[in-house]
Amino acid sequence: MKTTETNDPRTRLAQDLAISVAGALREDLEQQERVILVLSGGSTPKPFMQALSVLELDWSRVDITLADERWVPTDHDDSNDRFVRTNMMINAAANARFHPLVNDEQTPEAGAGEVGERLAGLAWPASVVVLGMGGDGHTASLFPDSEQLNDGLESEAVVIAARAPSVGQPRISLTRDRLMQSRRRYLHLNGADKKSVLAQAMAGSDRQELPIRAFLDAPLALYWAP
Ligand SMILES: O=C(O)[C@H](O)[C@@H](O)[C@H](O)[C@H](O)COP(=O)(O)O
Repeated sequence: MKTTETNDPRTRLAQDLAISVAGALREDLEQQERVILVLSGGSTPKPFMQALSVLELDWSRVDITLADERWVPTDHDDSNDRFVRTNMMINAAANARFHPLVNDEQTPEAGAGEVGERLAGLAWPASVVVLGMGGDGHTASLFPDSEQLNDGLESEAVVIAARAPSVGQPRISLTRDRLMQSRRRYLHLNGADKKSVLAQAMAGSDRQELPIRAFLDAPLALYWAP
């Protein structure tokens, strides 16, 4: 793929990450009928998703899902479902299958059972999981101030419902156990603030304090730009 020439380090990083992820998907598609790509929401992934969406591979055999979701309607501005459909399920990647983390239940607690059963039927382990990180060291919807954090870190369920005072909406998140059922994990983040939070995470071990630590005891490809 000829990446569009750019001097912006974050755009170049996003393009590099897209090339790496596409290579991983192509590699696994040579070995198995279907592959799973797990993406995070937020704002960082947008240029990465758009760069990945134009790359050529057999997208019809790729199952795309989310590391977490806000339990809002899929046309809501904060919906990761909407974010992925707008930025990822386009161009060549429009042929992939997207598996939402929401359903018609009113709460994630009511909906998590169906979501978990539906996702469990995909071809785990995932080929690729792309994680982000918040300034509080959260990843997916595993938040330091969430009463469900321990469940998210310890449970063998596919997903958990999660709520936290620091976030506006109820969430649903893949558990650490499920996110670790992946051949390759990437952490994609930008900026000096997140770099220092990650450095703090690497210097300690308390996962309750900085949940990203739960992903630092196994290979994790770090994609960071200033
Ligand atoms: O739904 C979400 O918000 C994400 O899955 C979340 O875990 C995200 O990766 C971090 O909050 C970083 O978000 P930014 O990329 O917007 O900083």
